[in-house]
Amino acid sequence: MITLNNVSKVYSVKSGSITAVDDVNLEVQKGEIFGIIGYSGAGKSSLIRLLNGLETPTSGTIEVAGNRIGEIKGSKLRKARQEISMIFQHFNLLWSRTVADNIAFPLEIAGIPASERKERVKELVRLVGLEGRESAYPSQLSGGQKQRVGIARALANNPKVLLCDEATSALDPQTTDSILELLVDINQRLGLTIVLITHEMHVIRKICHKVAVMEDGKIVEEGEVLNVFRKPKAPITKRFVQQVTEPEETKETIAHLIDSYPSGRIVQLTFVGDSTEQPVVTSLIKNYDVKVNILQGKISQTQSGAYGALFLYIDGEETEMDRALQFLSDHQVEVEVVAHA
Ligand SMILES: Nc1ncnc2c1ncn2[C@@H]1O[C@H](COP(=O)(O)OP(=O)(O)OP(=O)(O)O)[C@@H](O)[C@H]1O
Repeated sequence: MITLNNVSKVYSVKSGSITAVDDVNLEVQKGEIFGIIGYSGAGKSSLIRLLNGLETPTSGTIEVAGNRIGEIKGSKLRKARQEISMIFQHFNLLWSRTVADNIAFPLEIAGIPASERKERVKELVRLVGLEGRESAYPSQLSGGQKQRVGIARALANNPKVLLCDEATSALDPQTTDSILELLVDINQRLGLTIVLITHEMHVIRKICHKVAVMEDGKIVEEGEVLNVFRKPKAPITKRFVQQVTEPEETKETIAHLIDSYPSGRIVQLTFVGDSTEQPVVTSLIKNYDVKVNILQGKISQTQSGAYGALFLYIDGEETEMDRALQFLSDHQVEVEVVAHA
């Protein structure tokens, strides 16, 4: 659905030039929820603006829903933009128009007759759960409701791709979750391809199938969300993954517990997908001559299954501990010894 080949975007500024997007290659499949995560200044906004033709690439090619973005102009670009819709952090609603008229706006531009527009607006209002609020003005709505209007408006002309620019960053955690659930619902119901940019790993964990991590204009890591969670490679990815699994200090604090034991090891186990459902710790205790003490554990859900981290204290003969840890690795559990007495 989306293909980027060697795409760069260089801005000319007084002091020289800034490479905001640096030789990016990317492939997004139809029906996928694809997240791009990075800190401020990584180049996410520039990248997303390239996808809907608001910026043209300095080099490279971009294809979205069969359109060669960056090469088409005028009416062709306007037509392509109907297939590539966008929602924004600050909603970008028309404040003097009601909910219904905001949603109808792109239909008016597309020249849809009034009676058809009315029907379509009704459908969209239902889809995003805004029944009863059709005549309200944006200033009378909560943040979550405003974003629902933004989503309905973005879906009005049946786009093939929905781009989300930090769509939940201005919302509180509970409202964020309800908007993310709405995006998943739309993705499943309409088969819509969604590309979102964010600086919050929570958003990636909650709804994305795939993730790309951006730093200094480059994609430094990419893959299925669960795989990236299981084995983050780049240091920046590790920091993002820690945002949702354990605070950075947890490992250190737990490692210190080893001081209270005369022997043994503290290990961190990382479970992904099916391995979270297997009783591996029970098997470990039953089949190996080791003592096990559970120190801390946490399981989070992602779109493609569960992800969990468990800290254990384990003690016994060195060779028996090695065998026990090998057993865990053989059952698709990542094992890291964080402290050794
Ligand atoms: N129109 C522009 N002209 C000049 N420089 C720009 C322009 N747009 C972005 N930049 C620069 O390009 C780099 C990447 O910015 P971009 O906004 O794409 O990053 P971002 O990851 O979206 O960050 P943020 O979340 O803060 O917007 C930054 O150094 C920024 O200052």
